[in-house]
Amino acid sequence: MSSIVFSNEIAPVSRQTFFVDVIMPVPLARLFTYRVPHELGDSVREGCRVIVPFGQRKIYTAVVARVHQTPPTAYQAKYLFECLDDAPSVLPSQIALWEWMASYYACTIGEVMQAALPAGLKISSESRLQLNPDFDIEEHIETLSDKELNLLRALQQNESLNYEEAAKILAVKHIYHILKTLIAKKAIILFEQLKDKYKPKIQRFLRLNPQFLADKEALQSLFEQLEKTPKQLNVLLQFLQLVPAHYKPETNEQGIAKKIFTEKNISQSSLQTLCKNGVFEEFEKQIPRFDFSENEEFEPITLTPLQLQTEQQIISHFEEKKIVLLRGITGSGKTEIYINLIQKILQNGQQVLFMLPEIALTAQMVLRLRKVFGEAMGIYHSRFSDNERVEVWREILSGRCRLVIGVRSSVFLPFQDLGLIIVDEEHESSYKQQDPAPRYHARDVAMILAQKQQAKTLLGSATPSVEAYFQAQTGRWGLVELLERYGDAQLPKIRFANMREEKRLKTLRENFSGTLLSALAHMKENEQQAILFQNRRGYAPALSCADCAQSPKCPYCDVSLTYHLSERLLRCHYCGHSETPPRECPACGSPKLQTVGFGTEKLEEQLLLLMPNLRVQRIDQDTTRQKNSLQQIIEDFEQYRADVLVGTQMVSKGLDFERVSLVGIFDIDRMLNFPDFRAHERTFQMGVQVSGRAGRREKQGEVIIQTNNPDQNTLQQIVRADYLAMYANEIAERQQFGYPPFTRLIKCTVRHQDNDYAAAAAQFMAEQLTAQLGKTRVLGAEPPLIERLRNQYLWVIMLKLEREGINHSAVKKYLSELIFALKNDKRYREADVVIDIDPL
Ligand SMILES: Nc1ncnc2c1ncn2[C@@H]1O[C@H](COP(=O)(O)OP(=O)(O)OP(=O)(O)O)[C@@H](O)[C@H]1O
Ligand SMILES: [Zn+2]
Repeated sequence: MSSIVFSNEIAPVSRQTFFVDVIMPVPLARLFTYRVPHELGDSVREGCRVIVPFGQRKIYTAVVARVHQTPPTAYQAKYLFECLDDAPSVLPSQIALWEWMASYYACTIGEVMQAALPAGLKISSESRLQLNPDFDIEEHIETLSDKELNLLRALQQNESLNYEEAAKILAVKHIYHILKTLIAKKAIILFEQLKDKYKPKIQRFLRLNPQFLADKEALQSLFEQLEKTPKQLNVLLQFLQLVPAHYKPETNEQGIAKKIFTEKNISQSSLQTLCKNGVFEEFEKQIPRFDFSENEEFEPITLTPLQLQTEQQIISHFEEKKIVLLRGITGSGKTEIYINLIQKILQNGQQVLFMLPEIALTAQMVLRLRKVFGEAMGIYHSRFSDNERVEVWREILSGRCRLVIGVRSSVFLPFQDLGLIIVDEEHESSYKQQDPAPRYHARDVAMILAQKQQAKTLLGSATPSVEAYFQAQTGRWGLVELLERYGDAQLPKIRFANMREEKRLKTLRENFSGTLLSALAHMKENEQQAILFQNRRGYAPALSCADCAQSPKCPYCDVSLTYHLSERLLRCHYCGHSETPPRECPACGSPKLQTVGFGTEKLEEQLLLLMPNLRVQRIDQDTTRQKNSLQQIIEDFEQYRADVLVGTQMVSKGLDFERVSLVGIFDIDRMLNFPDFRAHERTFQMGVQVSGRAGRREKQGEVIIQTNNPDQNTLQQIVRADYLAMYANEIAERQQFGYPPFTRLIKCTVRHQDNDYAAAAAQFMAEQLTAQLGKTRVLGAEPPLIERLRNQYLWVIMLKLEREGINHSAVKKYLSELIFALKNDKRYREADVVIDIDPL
């Protein structure tokens, strides 16, 4: 290392050499040590992002966990390349949370970091760059180096470049320092995928045509001219009240947002005429995503006495307890109570995180909150681009933004002074990340985050998870219940369509019961709207041969392929594989291939044929792939441009439509019979939540559930909206069979493309685990319901651990040692092992 000797020779004075231990975005369980170049010595601090070389040719953005002066003994530390931050981007409290997650969820801290940092904060060999649409190259040309300019010119030609392409264009090996300065100059944007492009927020503005401000006479004559049209004159006067252009011309340059102006009580047609005649000019302006000025315009909602009392109960529970569960039935006004609580915390100067499951965070909710909190509220959502997310991150870090509504990944934001976290629809399984690691439950992480910041957590749901209700009922958490709907709204009336009976009486039409069809006709007559729920997308879950009963299967997964009519494709919903449907049965050659079962697409088609006068819209993953299509469909439905909304679980929660008087639920028996200990709980939650979309205003709504077994216990509980009965059943069963909340589960999945190989490795693990933990705590190894996924055979071992009296972290540690042993055993080393803590 001659360079080091060289630098020592120049500076013989006692110059200290710093090292950093960094978190790398790789699934390796340790920190890596790099040497800090002398010129960066002072700037590199804990929480700063640094660019480091890794392996042969890779570079990554890593986060500094520790700065010290001890060189590693096992290897020669490489120099880090660059420090991206002047001030830390990541707080020590965040790193502490990452560490907690890595140990609790048995994954690496690098994996947690990968999930935590928005891609826009990371430069890596995989990054792509794009020109910032707001950056004017010519305007800044003086300040750009030749290399910077070259790269920007290249980006003008190409919509985006990846790191290697950019390096090639500049003919240099590493371009991170160029990227760093260009990012600082806001000239480029980094992102990971093409679809995530950054869109600035644009608004239309109005201003007075400057010609009328040239001198006093000009404005005077405009007034005279408009005297004949008092409405237009009034618009001008109103404008000048808001924008005093006549004595402060600079205010006219700024103009006023057209949206704000038109919300005033002014004549729209007069305004239009004035624009057409050139009195007003319209122009577009990019506006900052955040606006922290006071939002004076909102109309406060007054809580009802019962809601107020509920809020008071929550507050007084918080005096003793860190966590409170609010069970409030659908339409009871939970959201209004949240809003009130949020305001109180914000007035206190603290930060608030309001979490919603992915699908509930719709434009409807955002609009509702915007009305109260204005532009000072950050939104953290997977439908937003990376750069929008980076903006939220930065504003939170600076402390300016104090309220975020977000989905599960918002627990990773750099809060410094949280007062309250609200987890709405606490029972929702989309709070749990399935793949990749960290397989975390955002509700549970939120509670840890709150604890670390001495904040409170409020969990809310109309149908709390059995686990949460147990904690509240046994007094560990506070419990508050709100069991009346707001206003005169009543819970809907729920009826069954007995499918077996209707089949006998021949009143079924396709997949629709006569009961539901006549309710739909009635709904249409009364100019109401309906929501139909079927938790299966596509046209039909399988094709089947009428002669030999074989179904086309996914070549990679042990599942039937779903038929999608509009695309004329068979698709695997697990791995994404698609193929054109065969003309004849691949097994016996018969041409009689029929569809079996039904998805949302088929329901939509049947309904259009059965009741052609209905306007039908569909919401599922297939119709909402584009960024704004979900919002568009919801808006259309809100504006009564459709009568019926057919959809998957995406229609089941959070939506609030005034006209919906009817809800139909299909195929509920399949959900009930799903082989999982949570099947009844989930069916109850779904049934009550979907039903909750009906009759949210004065008139009582109606729900029709199609089933073969109207007497079934859980279905009866749905009809009575009897949460406590469902809970009593479930909790008794969980206790008897040793399921959560009485135990904690750990699911180990062993995967390999050869079934015997996977089975042997899983068997080996199961034996070792049984030897350690005893027979009763280890279930399996056995193949899961779907035995093969993405060309890999799966074997599952489930660990059931009592909550008390067993050292959970010791078990997790043993598990990782066992996996390590497996990886070093030539009989098993090729098997993959996936650990899922608290699986859902
Ligand atoms: N105090 C109030 N004053 C005026 N409107 C209210 C009040 N409380 C609730 N509402 C209205 O009643 C409707 C239902 O309330 P909200 O959406 O808050 O209920 P929720 O408990 O969150 O329901 P869900 O669990 O079904 O999402 C909303 O349209 C809401 O604006
Ligand atoms: Zn597949």
